[in-house]
Amino acid sequence: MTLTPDPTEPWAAPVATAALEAVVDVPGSKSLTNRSLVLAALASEPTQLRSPLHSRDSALMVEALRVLGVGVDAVDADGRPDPEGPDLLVDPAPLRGGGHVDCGLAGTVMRFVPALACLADGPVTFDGDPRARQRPMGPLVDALRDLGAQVDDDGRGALPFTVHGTVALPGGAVEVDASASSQFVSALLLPAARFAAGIELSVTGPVPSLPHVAMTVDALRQRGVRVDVEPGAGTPARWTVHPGPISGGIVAVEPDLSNAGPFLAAALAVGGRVRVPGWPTTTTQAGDRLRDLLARMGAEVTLGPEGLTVSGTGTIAGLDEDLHDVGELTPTLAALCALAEGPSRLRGVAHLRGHETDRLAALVTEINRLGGHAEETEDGLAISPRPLHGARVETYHDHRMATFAAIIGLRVPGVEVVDVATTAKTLPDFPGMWTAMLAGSRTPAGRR
Ligand SMILES: O=C(O)C1=C[C@@H](OP(=O)(O)O)[C@@H](O)[C@H](O)C1
Ligand SMILES: C=C(OP(=O)(O)O)C(=O)O
Repeated sequence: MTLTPDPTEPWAAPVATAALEAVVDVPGSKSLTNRSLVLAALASEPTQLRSPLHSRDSALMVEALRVLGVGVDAVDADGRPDPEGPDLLVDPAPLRGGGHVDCGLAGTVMRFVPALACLADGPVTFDGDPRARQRPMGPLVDALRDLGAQVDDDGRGALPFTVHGTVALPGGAVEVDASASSQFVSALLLPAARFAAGIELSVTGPVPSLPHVAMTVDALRQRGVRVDVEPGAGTPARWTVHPGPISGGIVAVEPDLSNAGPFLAAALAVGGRVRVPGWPTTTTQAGDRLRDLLARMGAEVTLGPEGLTVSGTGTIAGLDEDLHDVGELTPTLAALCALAEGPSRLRGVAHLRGHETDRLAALVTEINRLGGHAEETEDGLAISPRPLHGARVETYHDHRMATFAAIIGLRVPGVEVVDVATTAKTLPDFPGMWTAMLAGSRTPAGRR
């Protein structure tokens, strides 16, 4: 059993004393879990999610659906009620207004659920953590209004606001500027099969994290929804979702490949080998790009029936890469860059300034606090090699800043992580998983 760290005390990141030889079972994907929950709520029959994520972000989504009147219950693998069961059974119902949704700091909840609430039978209020009120929302709210929804906010185009659900939404052609977050596109596509005319969505600028939009399209198609994607200059120009029913049934959730990142990065930082079982052979998850990115930083990467195995020597090459498509991986890669032999440039990630914290500012501050040399560029980071030293690392309520610090702490004695419990946003027991990885013991990590 792992003891829950005292939230008032920083966590002493463990230093690795030997090459790694670990198998790490990573819990379900946040992005797949929360899309599956939303689509299950709109489906014409129940859905059983197999091995979804159980973490703060998924719990917020489950609670949001319950507020809207949808039944969500923990079940065992056979679908029988079991409060400790690994699966979730979603029983769709006509969406109910009158409630309040707490978005926490979950981008998927604050972007996906308001679009859903347009189909409720009354007003739904939304708010979240203090930082959630600063995360970009405006273009999505404008697009919902263009589609016929009534949204009352305080004029800032941000949380808190009220969506006045009217059971049905006309839908049709609409434009959105999704340069601040791909989640605006996903939010508009997910419920669109239930809009009277579906949606014809165009974007007015570049969209980051396009694999996440592909994931949304894939999730819709898997549930029988017709989606047409018209390519534009380097980015899809238009998505058309046709109106129609959404199917349910059994939906298996892949492990979270972005959350596998810190564990795989550990093999590079320390040397040795880390294997993540259940790595899909085809996937829309952005984390799959780790295979080529870690290889370019010096890892040997093998994908087979046993999962993904990453081996390293402890020597890391710098990285020069545009991460616009996979911005979510930036903090993990930045930790490796800070430990690398040569300089790195991480580009195309200006939108990270609107994530859980301003991640560009946070990474620069914390790398420099550890003795490194990092600078913010217009759209990313420049990191040069320097000998690092221990420090108390701030995490700014950002799960990926905590895992960033843990990677550096593997090699640098005296790294203390403030509020390591913030990792519970997407990983239920990160400190326990990390310790087990270092001990070489395999635990059913993070599963409940
Ligand atoms: O749709 C999703 O599940 C996500 C989309 C991406 O958001 P942005 O496009 O805002 O970066 C990603 O970074 C986030 O972690 C999850
Ligand atoms: C940006 C992230 O989360 P969110 O879904 O809250 O946007 C993330 O997990 O890196």
